[in-house]
Amino acid sequence: MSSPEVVIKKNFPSRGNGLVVAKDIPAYSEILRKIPDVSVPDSDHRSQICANCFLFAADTGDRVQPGSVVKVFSCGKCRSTYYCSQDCQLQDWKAYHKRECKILASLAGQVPPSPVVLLMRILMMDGSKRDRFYNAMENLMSHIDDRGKMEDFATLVLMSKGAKEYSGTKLSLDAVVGLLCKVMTNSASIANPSYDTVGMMFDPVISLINHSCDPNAVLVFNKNVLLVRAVREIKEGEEILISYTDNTMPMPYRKEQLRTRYFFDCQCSACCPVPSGVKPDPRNDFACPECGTPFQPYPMKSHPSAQLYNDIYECSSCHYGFSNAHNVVANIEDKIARSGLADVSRIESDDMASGLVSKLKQLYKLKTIPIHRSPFIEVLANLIPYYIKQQDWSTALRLIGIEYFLQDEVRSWQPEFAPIRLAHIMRFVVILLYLITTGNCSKYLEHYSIDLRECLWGLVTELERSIPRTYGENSAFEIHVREKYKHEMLRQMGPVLARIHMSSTLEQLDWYKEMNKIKAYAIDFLDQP
Ligand SMILES: C[S@@+](CC[C@H](N)C(=O)[O-])C[C@H]1O[C@@H](n2cnc3c(N)ncnc32)[C@H](O)[C@@H]1O
Repeated sequence: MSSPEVVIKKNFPSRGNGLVVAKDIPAYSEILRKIPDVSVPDSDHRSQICANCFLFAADTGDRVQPGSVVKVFSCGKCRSTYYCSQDCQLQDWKAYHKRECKILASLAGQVPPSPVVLLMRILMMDGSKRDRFYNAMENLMSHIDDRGKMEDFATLVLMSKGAKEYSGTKLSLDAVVGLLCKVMTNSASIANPSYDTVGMMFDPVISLINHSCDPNAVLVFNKNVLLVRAVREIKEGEEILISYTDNTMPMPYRKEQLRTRYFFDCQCSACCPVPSGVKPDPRNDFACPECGTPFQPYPMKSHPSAQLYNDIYECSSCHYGFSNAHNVVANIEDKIARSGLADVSRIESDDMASGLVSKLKQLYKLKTIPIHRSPFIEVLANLIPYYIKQQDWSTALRLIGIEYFLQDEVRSWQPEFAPIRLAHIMRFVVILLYLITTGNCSKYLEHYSIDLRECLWGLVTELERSIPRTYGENSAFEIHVREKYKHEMLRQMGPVLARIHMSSTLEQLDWYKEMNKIKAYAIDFLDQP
């Protein structure tokens, strides 16, 4: 552990071991930093990122990895592992690759799934390192009994057989299955600042951190260095809690994911009844189909408002009566499924994209499902890169505006410096800079008379203020924004800067006036037929 004095392992009867802090940790500061013990690139991204430092090779509009304008080259032998420099190649060779290279070469490009490659790296560690590692893994949860009851257990056994055979380990198949179950329970995704998942990591210390849907800490990566950072003040003796799921989702979805992937029933503060007088959690809102007033259809049985569960629910504003809140939710979810929004992970044609846009508009007009929750979040997350790729800048800008103003801002349980919010702002910045440079899109924007340069200035300032709190000072992300975007922006915006005092804070600038015009541009789009 890099800072043994900062965190202490503690056993909690309800959730096993966890990590508590040994001193007060101020909000937005670093708790731990560590290069994870074992990490591998995602199978889909192997040829795009450096397997040692995780720099991303692509730097296109929709996928911006700050500090990433790098070229990667493949290992000359296996041809399936990529590096950004000879230094990185040498480091990875010594740490892991020399033992796996021949195996990957023999597979001629058919690289096994990342959990298998990660497990092989563990099984093929050198003697004493391996013993120490097995020791550290000893008490981690595997949930092997729960996994044994799952439909896909046969796949896990098959993956374990692969890892056993390729690595040549003398461990029994049962022991390898046990290790794979530990890897599945305790590994975490590696995400770059664009919030693309680019790899998978396993580290026996970091994996002690338990879950909350209302976390006090977040994991972020500065290249290949994992940072555990406080998203609010954590008092001495308090447990560090991160979110294992997309915690912008409503409670039932989160609970389902936690049950099926991590085998526990979440009882965190965000999953418990809201005491009266406390602002309800906006993640769980639906809206009255008559007047649009939000209501929460997911009370716990023990909650005083449990009558929502079985009884008639009356809208507090227009008094529209629902026969049964459960049915209302079921109907809405059925509507989502039938409207074709259920699976939006791959948008393959203009027809599919425009179909999704029109469903999105329909659902927006229904007002039953607020735009800051599922399925809008996934729909936008998939439509935006599609329109960027198609170079349809006006639609891309409008969708980005919807994400920035109608989703992120309402998702108020997320701190303003949440990594996903920064990824969205970054994308906004890239698009605005492109539009300013090329003049594209101006005919659409004329009517709104938006000063894109002022918007850009405000967004970059917002980014500059938030990155040090999220990723830390002098992180690769911060340096990239400062050196590339700020520099480029200053070049583009000379005349505007003459009007804007460099020292002004965001609050003093009236950039938000201009931003509100983009908001109107986005909302008009949703209102169009
Ligand atoms: C990555 S491990 C965390 C460390 C784990 N507590 C241990 O002792 O090894 C994930 C597992 O911890 C347990 N866990 C984590 N957060 C929890 C929570 N909020 N409530 C109950 N169990 C939790 C679950 O069993 C989950 O599968």
